[in-house]
Amino acid sequence: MLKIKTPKTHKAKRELEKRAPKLVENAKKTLILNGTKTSNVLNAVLAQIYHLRKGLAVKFSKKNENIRPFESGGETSLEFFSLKTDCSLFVFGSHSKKRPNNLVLGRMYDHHVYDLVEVGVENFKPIESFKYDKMIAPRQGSKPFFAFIGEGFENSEELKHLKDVLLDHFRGEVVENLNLTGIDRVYVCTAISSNTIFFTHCAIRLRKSGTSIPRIELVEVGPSMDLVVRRHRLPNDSVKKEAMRTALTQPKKIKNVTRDEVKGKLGKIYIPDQQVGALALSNNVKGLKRERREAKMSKDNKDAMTKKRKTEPQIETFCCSREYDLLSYPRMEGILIGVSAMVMVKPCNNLSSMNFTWRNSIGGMRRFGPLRCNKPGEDSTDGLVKITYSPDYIANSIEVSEWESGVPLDRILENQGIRIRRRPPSGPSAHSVGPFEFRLENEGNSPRNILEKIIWNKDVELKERKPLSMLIKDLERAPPVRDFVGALKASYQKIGMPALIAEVKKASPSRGVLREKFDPVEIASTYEKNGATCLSILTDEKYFQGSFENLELVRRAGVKCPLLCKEFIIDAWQIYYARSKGADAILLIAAVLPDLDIKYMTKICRKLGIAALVEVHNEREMDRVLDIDGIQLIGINNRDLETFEVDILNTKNLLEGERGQLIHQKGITVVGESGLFTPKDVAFVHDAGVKAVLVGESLIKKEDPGKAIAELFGKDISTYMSFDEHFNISGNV
Ligand SMILES: O=P(O)(O)OC[C@@H](O)[C@@H](O)c1c[nH]c2ccccc12
Repeated sequence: MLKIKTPKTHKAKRELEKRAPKLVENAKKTLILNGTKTSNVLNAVLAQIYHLRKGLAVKFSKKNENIRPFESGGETSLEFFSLKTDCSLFVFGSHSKKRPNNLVLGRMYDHHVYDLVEVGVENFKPIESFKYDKMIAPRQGSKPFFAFIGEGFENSEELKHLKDVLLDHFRGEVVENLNLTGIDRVYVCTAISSNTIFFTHCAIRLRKSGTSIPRIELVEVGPSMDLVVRRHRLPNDSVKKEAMRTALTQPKKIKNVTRDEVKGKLGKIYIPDQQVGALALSNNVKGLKRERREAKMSKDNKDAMTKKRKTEPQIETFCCSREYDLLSYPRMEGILIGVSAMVMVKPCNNLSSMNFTWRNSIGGMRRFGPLRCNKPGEDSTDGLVKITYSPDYIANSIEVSEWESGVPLDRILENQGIRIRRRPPSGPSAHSVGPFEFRLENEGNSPRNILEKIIWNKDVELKERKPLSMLIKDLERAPPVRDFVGALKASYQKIGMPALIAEVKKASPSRGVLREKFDPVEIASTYEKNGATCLSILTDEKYFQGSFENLELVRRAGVKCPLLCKEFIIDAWQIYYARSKGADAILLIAAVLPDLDIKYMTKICRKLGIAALVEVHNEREMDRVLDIDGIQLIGINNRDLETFEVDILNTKNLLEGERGQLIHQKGITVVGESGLFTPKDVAFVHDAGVKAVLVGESLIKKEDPGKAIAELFGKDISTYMSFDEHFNISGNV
């Protein structure tokens, strides 16, 4: 190994500097050496190459045993010598039977062999055999011409390579300017065959021509020889790339620095216009007391915060197509649907779509998001309403459905066999004039059944809802979610009978008031004590005399069962609301909601971590729901919500055959709902395949609804259950 030495003397230092890499390298030097065996011809060739390269060559006269180019390990000493002598070219001569008069011409890069061309020398004629003419003796510092004659230098790989190597070997120093009289020699290389060239060295003789341009004559001065390429090795690509890298020859221009005879080196710096009076002092002003400095910093932070808040106004959530008066809502959200350039906005009744201008198409995809609308003229650049996309959206399901499918809602519902109309066909059902409310009843706009009536009423109720932005804040304060489905499954495993979801229900449209003395918390606790796994709390006020307050009360009273919010959900907003009141599960009724709504709403449930009980009543609804991915819980309602007819055979019918198999395969838990009064009924639906039952009337009507559970199941199931133990459900917020 070579040690890296730091020079100790000035001479050594200069020597090392000479060898160090430079922007413009010095002329390449050639190392000339031979192997163990040589021949007279070879000796002469090497001597003459040395002569031609005079000043730029180092010649070793001793035999070198270890040099075998092309062979692995045979190039190490070559590389070592190259480093020692600072030669980047070498000519190695050897002579053997197999390769007589052999020359290997090679180049080094970074003192490692870069490439090799091996030639055999034939028909060698030394300098001495040519006539010596003093007149054409080379001048000091003269530069040679190169003439490569023959197509071989274009076509043959070997000759192309040889040409490259010869140029490097004989070109001498690279200069920027040439004095033409300094060109007095020509190396003429003629391709004789695809691997052989005739190499000769000529002098240029200028003869009188009678004009100002002399006649040029070439006089062979020798040596000359035929070179037959035997082997060659090209550099590998990465080394080649590295070796070919060129540095910028122009040193970087130094800007703004000048030299002055008197003042010496002068520098210029640029300072932009300074308004010294307006400059703010930093918070860390030296000399300011620490307390004052800190007080100043915290004040600045606060200011920045309030400024930020001002730019993010509270936003009213709504959908444009609802009957809101946009002008009375300076800032609102709506739904924006569209294909990049073609964003569609459904405006409010007061404004036509012409009054809108929109920004932010949503990535060329048909997607929806809320809109923020400002009043015309209000911080709007072009005097029109400004609508911007906002990522925290909740969409109204009707508009989403229509926009997504491009089909009016009525048609969507019809296509999916949904008979419930989401809204009266001719505008809102109720009109208000001052304190009075009146309804124009006619065949078209009066509800056809109780379910439709409830749904239309929901639409009216929902107009009173609070903005989503406020609701989202309530969500943070909501009690933690309990695993509704997990509890049902665990319970079924434990008792081997359907898990009970006991319903806290005061009245129903079909049965009227079910229980006069109604204390939701008391009922809920007794249900829990007597073995209910989960509870269902009715929240619809008008038809079931329930409330969200009941849900909240039960949840905060220490009841540990997971809670189902029994509500008629028609808008995603209600799901957020239910969660904010402590719901662990919500009900989605397939008779009311088209597929897209169910998908969208179950997605929201997943986002909130709560369960969705998707309720079906007939085959059509069951098939639709089974087609939707990610459904975990299906309820089969034995009661027809349009006619109130109850038939527990319905559960059996819907679970028979392929449907039952698919449900099993998908790992869906089925809940048997409504009309269950006796242990026989429970056993019947259990046999049909349900793993949970939802029971209201038969329990709530009894004096002691808790005790009624044992009667319904034919045995006391309370002993099986202990929530803390089995479900590891702890705490109650
Ligand atoms: O009264 P029952 O038979 O115990 O039914 C309870 C429950 O199934 C029923 O209240 C119900 C099922 N699906 C609904 C949808 C809305 C309102 C109520 C329900």
